[in-house]
Amino acid sequence: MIRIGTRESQLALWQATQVKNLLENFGVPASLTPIRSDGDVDLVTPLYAMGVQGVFTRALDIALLNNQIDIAVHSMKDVPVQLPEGIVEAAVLERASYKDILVLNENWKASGADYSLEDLKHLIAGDEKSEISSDSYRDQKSEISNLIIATSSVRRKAQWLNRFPNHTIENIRGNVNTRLRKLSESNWFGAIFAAAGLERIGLRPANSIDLDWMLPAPAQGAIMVTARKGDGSVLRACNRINHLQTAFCVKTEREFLSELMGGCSTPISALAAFENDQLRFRGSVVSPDGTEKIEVNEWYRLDETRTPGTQAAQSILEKGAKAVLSKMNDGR
Ligand SMILES: NCc1[nH]cc(CCC(=O)O)c1CC(=O)O
Repeated sequence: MIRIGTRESQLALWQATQVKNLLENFGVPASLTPIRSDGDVDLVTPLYAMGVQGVFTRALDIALLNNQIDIAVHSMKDVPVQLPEGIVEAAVLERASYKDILVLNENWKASGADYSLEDLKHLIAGDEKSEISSDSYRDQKSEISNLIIATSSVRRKAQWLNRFPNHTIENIRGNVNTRLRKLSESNWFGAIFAAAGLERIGLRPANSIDLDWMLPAPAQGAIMVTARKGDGSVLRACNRINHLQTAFCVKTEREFLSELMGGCSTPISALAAFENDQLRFRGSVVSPDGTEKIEVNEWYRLDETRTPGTQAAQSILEKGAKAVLSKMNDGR
């Protein structure tokens, strides 16, 4: 019997149940052990201000090392690249949507709006159907060009402000259920979520927009299973539910992140995906205020390199990311 450690949120329990079902499909019985994390207790402090990496993962790491559980299930983007001594990656499940989405506030009312809500939605989605030109929108002084958007992710904030410099970003914390409630009680236009987090538990509102122009956090939309190093039978069981392509893509994204030495407080985005027989890698480094953005978009042949994340990091540094990153580090 494999004891699965999980956080207590609805999303975490869904993800852990997914792992349980997959293991049981291979004839491996498993049970769930919910464990509370620091990141779930303090719902006010933005994550980047908690000062430590792994606020969501530490409690499960401790339970694993204390032999209270045999594996832990995490949203992979919350897991620090460097795993604690004695803990190893046991499996990565097939990736769901990697996208960020804007959930609109049903109660938001424009006063003196110059544009229809439909046009505004097209503008935010970045699709061609928008009647609004980005330049004229930026020059507007109306409420509608000064929308309030909620997120406490520095990556999302930086990319949003890069595209919509007139907007205001508000902090929002809590698990997805809490954040949806805070949104409906606010005067914000919308709040940014990971599509995967809402879709998995059936909570994605119809009133939401895919942000195809926004690059995700490394490993967004992927579920990671960790186990104790050397725990052979557990590692063998987990290996059966590992999705090789996803595991390689998220490894590449995390390699890019660690080459750039980004912690949770740096606006570094990455997305690797197999396209035909090559690996396409997109990545960005954006200054926290959104004024500077450096991007890469490259294709790698895996018979030529096994470390595309490292190569992409080198090329983004050469393109000017070095200056943006060092400015950020000076500011802290
Ligand atoms: N940082 C919180 C977090 N960690 C994982 C997810 C969603 C699932 C995923 O991205 O894999 C979320 C919620 C969000 O970012 O909106």
